[in-house]
Amino acid sequence: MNLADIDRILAAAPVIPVLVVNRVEDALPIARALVAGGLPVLEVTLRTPAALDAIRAMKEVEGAIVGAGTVLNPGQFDQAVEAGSEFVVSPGLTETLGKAAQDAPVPLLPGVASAGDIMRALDLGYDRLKFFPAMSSGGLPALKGFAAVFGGVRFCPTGGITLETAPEWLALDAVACVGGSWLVPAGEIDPAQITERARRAAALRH
Ligand SMILES: O=C(O)C(=O)C[C@H](O)[C@H](O)COP(=O)(O)O
Repeated sequence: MNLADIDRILAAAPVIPVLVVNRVEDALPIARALVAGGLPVLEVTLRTPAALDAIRAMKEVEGAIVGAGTVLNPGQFDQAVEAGSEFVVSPGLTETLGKAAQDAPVPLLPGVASAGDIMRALDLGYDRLKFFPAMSSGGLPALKGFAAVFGGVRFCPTGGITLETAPEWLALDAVACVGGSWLVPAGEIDPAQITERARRAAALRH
């Protein structure tokens, strides 16, 4: 794992859009609209059959840093890397996934929701972590508790965060950036609206 890589990615924007791409033809317009609005880091969840092709398509967009989300096991990790993902995000962390990703060419941002999860992540060599699902796992008070105990760890909280609540997370030193699906809601793709939402998110303090 290359820590410099994951830090560069987490520092590239205050918000990582978490994307569910249902039709591969939507991939380019979504990526262009987000990058145009100032959000270059894109997390494409492997929750749809179109996801891997969407990653391949989005990589064509200049300035985009495209990664895979909802990666659950080493097989999916390898598929994500083969599709050209520059980073991989998992909702939780297993020993098999953590070990498989240790020597991989791209960084893994594993999910944690408890102190025990964080300790297991640290044992496996990961200290850049997704706090997921952030709101229902205790929200800001929980993250403040983790930050007090795990000094060197940086988090990307995701799950239940909105444009309105993102600033209070981003104000914490332990928070590198936040993730959210609000940038591209389910339904019709409207590039102008996506760019406008991205602009507002990109303007948040980082
Ligand atoms: O699949 C994953 O790995 C996820 O990250 C799950 C959710 O898509 C995000 O947690 C976004 O959550 P919301 O912004 O609350 O919609």
